[in-house]
Formats: sequence, C-alpha cells, structure tokens
Amino acid sequence: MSAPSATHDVARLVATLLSHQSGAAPLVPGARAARGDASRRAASASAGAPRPRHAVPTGPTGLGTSGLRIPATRPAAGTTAGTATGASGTSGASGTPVPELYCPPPLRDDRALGDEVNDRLIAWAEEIGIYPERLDGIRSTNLGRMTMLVHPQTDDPDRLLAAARCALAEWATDDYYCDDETMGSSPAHLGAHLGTALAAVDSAHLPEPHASELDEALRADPVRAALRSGFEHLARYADPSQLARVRQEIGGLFVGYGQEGSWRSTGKMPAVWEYLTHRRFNSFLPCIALVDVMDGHPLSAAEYAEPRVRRAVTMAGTASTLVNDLYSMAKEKDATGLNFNLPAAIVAEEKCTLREAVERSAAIHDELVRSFEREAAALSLTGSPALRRFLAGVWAWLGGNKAWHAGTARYGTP
Ligand SMILES: CC(C)=CCC/C(C)=C(/C)COP(=O)(O)OP(=O)(O)O
Repeated sequence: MSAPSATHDVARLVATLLSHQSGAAPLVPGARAARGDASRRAASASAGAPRPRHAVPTGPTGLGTSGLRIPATRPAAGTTAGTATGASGTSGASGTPVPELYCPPPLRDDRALGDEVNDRLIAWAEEIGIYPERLDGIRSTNLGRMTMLVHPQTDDPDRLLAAARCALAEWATDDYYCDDETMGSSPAHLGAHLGTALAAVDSAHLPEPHASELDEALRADPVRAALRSGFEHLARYADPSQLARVRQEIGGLFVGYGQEGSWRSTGKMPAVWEYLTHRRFNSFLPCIALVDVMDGHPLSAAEYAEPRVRRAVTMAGTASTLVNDLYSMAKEKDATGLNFNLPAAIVAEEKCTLREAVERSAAIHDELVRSFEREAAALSLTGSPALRRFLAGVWAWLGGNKAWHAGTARYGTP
C-alpha cells in the first residue's frame, strides 16, 4: 500500500527532516550519526512531497498567538474538509463535532499489519488477565491499529507489539485506578496503586522477604502485571537509556493521574493553565518516547534531554493528548463523575459555549503543532541524523494518532 500523498506544510516538514541526511554541528557534543537511511516507508511518503524547503512561519506564530489565526485557518466547526491532510469532522461531544485540526496525514495505513498486532495484543491481554470482561471493547479500540499508524518506521509485528503492550498497560492504569469507577477506580486508592505500579517498570530492589511480597503484589494485580510484562517485552528492543527515558515519562504520567484523582476527590475543575500543565504529563509522551525504539536508530539520552528537543517533543505530546480530549468528549460525557478535558476547563473558566470551547481547544492544539513543526525543522538542521529521524518520527506519530482517534470505536467512530 502506498502512503497518502503529502499536500501541505506538514508533509513538507517530514520531507525536510528526512531529506537532510548529514547534520551540521551536533546539537549535543559527542552526538553520533545514526547508521542507515531514512525508513523505506517514510522515504516513499516524502518522495511524493513537494520539493523540500525549510518550514518557515507564514503568519503570526508562537505560543500565545493562536487567537490571531483561528478565523483564517480553520473552517467552521463541523465542516468536513479534506481527509489525507487530517481533517476531523467526526464525533466529539454530541452536537459538537471536532473541528479540522492542523496535523499531518498518517504516513501509512496497513490494516492487515494493524490487525495482526491487535490480535496478538488481545491474546496477551487475555493471558495477563487484564480487562477480562471487556476484551471485545479493547479489541475494537484497536490499539494494534494505533501502533501501526503511529510507528510507520517498522513493519515488524513483534516490535510494534512491544509498543502496543506498553500503551495498553498505561491505558489500563488510567482506567483501573484513575478514571473509570466501573473498573473499580477510586481517588482514595489512586496514590497507593500508582506507587506500587511504578515498581512494575522501575524495580524497587527490596531486601527479602519484602522483595517476594512485592513480586507477588506485581503478579496479583493485572495492571501491574501488564506494566511489567509490557516493559520486559520493550527491553528486547530498547537500550538502557531508552528504557530509562520511558520510565521517566511514565513517572510523569502517573503524577498526572494523581493530579486528576485529586480534582476528582475535591470536585474541582482546574483552571485552563492548570489543565494544560496536567496534559503535558498525563499525555502520550510515554508512547512518543518509543519512536526511535520502533525505528531502531537510538537517540542519545543527551539529545533527548536537550532543552530545545524537550520543548518540541513536549509540545507534540501535549498536542497529541488534546486530540484525545476532543475525540473522547462524547465518551466522557457518558462517564460517571466529573469529566476533565480541555473544552470542559475552558467552559468553566470562560463561561462560553461548548462549541466555542472546542474551537479554542483546537486552536491551542494547532498552535502547539505549528510550534513543534517550526522548532523541529530548525532542530533537524543542527542535530544528529538520529535526532532528525526522531523528530520526523514524532511528526509521523502525530499523524497516526489523529487518524486513529478519528476512527476508533473507543470514541464512537467505528
Ligand atoms: C497510552 C497512554 C500513555 C495512555 C494514558 C492515558 C492518556 C494519556 C490518555 C490520553 C487517556 O486520557 P483519557 O483518560 O482522557 O482517556 P480516554 O479518553 O478516557 O480514553
């Protein structure tokens, strides 16, 4: 199958990132070039793109300027614009469709590969004992498809399965402990659950007999068992520094879950700034951190931690999670308890309509994506080849994420 033709700035960035094979001065002293060419699939996608140019801002850009651009760049909510460039137009809260979002198209859509990963994922979930009563729903959520869409760098189902297992385990942590009372979540127990769950991915190294007790606790709980098993699988493909990085992102994710639990127990809707800060942590960053693991070209710990790289990747992580907020509104509306998403926080703070809040949320998303696009393009010119591949992979991740959210049965779009 061939990737959709690239038609806008987004594809141009991918082309830019992937076409410069030799970096200038390394961003971090000692950064080494990755071996090999850009992936076959990514390269074939960029081959159809316009002649690579650097992503240059074409209007007022940067954090804080989105309000200036909304009317000029986005069709009215609910309009259905083109598809390959990531137009949205589907569900969201009933009566409030998701506006068109600024996002690249997915670089590949290989349904058979997605199905294979999903089948293996469900078999694993069954073995671990996670979501025992809900496996049909988990199958139709189709995280196998999500993983296939967000990681176009590899065709290897086992490698993709490692990422899918981690994603399902992280999602289960949210469902079981944090936000789904029908799964037994309770704010009172959240902190205790999360603390023990963290030991499933970051060993506590206890003396006996406590090591055996902890081991038993990790086995007995399906969320912990899934986290541990998912991480063990990941270790086949990730080096120690990549694993350390994922642990760091999971630690942040769990702090975000705790923050949400605190709002749930107090019934407090956070301010918009507070909610956005939360979504930087309670985000897809643990998944995005796997881009180079899936690609097989490790990014050094130093470059991953470099502040400009961190800034760009963090903005991408937040933006990708706002996509979730927009697409999951309908599901969350039906859930028990308070619903936390960016539109809800904006409605509460600005006393505006939900439709206006959705538009504002989409504008914030777009602003983050445009900032990532611009900054990643600049970084790709000065960073190592591995960084360039990583940033191109993050860009592809955004496209796959958006495509998955627009199509998954989890949010009501079969
Ligand atoms: C895969 C992963 C890191 C999942 C963690 C949960 C997360 C960052 C989400 C985006 C889920 O957020 P939310 O609780 O809103 O999920 P649902 O919309 O309820 O599916």
